[in-house]
Amino acid sequence: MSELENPFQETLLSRHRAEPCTVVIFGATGDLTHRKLIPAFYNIAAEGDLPPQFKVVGFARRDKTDEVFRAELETGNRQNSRQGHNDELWKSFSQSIHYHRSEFEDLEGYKALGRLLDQFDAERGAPANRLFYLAAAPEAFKPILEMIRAAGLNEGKGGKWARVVCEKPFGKDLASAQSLNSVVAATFAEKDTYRIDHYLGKETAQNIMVLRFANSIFEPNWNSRYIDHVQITCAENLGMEGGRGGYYDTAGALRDMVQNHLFQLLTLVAMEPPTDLSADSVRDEKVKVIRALRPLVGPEAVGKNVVRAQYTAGSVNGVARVGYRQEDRVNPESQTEPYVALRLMIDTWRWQGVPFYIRVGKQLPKKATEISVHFKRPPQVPFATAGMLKNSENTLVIRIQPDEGIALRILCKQPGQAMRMQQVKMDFRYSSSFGKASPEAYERLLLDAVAGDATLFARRDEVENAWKFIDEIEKAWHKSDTPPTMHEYPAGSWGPKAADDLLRADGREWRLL
Ligand SMILES: NC(=O)C1=CN([C@@H]2O[C@H](COP(=O)(O)OP(=O)(O)OC[C@H]3O[C@@H](n4cnc5c(N)ncnc54)[C@H](OP(=O)(O)O)[C@@H]3O)[C@@H](O)[C@H]2O)C=CC1
Ligand SMILES: O=C1O[C@H](COP(=O)(O)O)[C@@H](O)[C@H](O)[C@H]1O
Repeated sequence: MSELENPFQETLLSRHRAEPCTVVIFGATGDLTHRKLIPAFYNIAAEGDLPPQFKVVGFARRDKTDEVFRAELETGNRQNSRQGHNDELWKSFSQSIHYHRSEFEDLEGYKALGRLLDQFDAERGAPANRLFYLAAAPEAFKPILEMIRAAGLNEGKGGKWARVVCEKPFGKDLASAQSLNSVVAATFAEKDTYRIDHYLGKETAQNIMVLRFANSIFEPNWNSRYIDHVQITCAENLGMEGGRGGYYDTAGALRDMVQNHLFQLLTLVAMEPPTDLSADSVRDEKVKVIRALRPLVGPEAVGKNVVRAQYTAGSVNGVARVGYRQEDRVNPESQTEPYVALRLMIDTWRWQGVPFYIRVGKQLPKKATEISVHFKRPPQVPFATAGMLKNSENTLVIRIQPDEGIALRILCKQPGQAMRMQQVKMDFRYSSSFGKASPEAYERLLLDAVAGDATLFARRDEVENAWKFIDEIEKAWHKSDTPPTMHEYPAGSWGPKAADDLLRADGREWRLL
């Protein structure tokens, strides 16, 4: 029986989900908890998939009662729940939510948390599994983990597990990621550590492996013999709203998006088939791709293959926007890039000579993430006359978001006497094919963490190898005497001219979105 027909994995996950569980969210009065985590749990409850005797404990420093905390979360849920808000469901679901006030660095607060968790276990009549979710600023991860360990909360009780979920960013360079990994490893085993990357929870990202390995028509063509190049675009039409400028200006597009989300998409497109669907088989193949990225070392190589840019004042869809350096909480002399485009080469047999172009930017004309695989042109015979095969490349477009789906662009003969050709599109849309909205990424990821399936979470070596690659670029930008240019683009445009030139130099151009 093939893996795809094998019900074993689903049964295993269901069994794990079926055990009682308490989730402790550190930083529970924050934006992430209100906009993403609680609405995700609420929607899991709406689907009937919450573990039995489920509890959430929100941990933060401001004083408040369970009732006040629940009322605040209710407001967040009304605004952010994917399936809307049902008063009856909320009433029963919210009874599982509790608040625990403590400073992150106060050991007594963790001991009191331990007593609260024990009390819940006593009420249930048996110990439950425990999931610790670090939804706090990254500098808080270390003290939180150390306190969890000092209070002995990292050990499961009565044969039950204790796990940790770490939010992004996971470090800001290789050294900080390694240091954080050491702290995590001193508290939780790697198998109990879940580094979240919400792009992996997106349905369309999960579908890449199915598209490639469960359909016999794509994989034989998925290599340098047939593929000319691959593009990955992640466009955002927002800037530094919601006070994000402070964090973002310490990161930039390369650290904020490329090191994690876009590299994850890249690995799914470029990896070899795993031998099975276990977390480690899949992640073994993904990390090989990151390790095979041809390093970009020094200002010359970086200047030739990477374009960084900042937006200047402009308008997005008719709304005026300030320039990046004028954004709230951004240094007016900032050297941080809200846009980056890269030409990457993967030194494996499969991908010899195939460039992977990646671009990501803020204040672009629309929000859209897509991967396009551009196939080589066929031989010109018998259509060589009059440039019939101009613009003839077949393109497979995987729309990650919005309007999730996959389109294949092929050439067809236009109806009529003359032999004229035109590109047409075969298009599959999630919305029409499946008739229901996909779960939010966080729903899937939270359930997987509870079920013990780490496939959609980044492993230690993936994170560290990705930082190793990124660090060289950051070094060329910020630590060299001849740093590559910081380009500019008006807000609302598709990025700097230099990014177009990057492809033009190879005789290619960015796909229009
Ligand atoms: N928001 C988002 O959309 C996204 C966030 N993330 C990541 O999620 C994490 C959380 O982000 P976000 O929710 O936006 O952060 P916020 O700044 O909104 O929330 C911070 C939380 O930490 C608590 N806190 C801060 N200091 C202490 C302390 N010393 N002791 C106890 N509690 C403390 C605050 O509690 P109190 O209110 O009591 O002060 C609050 O609950 C970050 O790692 C971020 O990078 C990742 C992707 C998206
Ligand atoms: O992690 C992050 O992701 C968002 C984009 O996520 P999406 O699911 O809306 O595509 C990005 O805006 C943010 O800067 C980054 O930290």
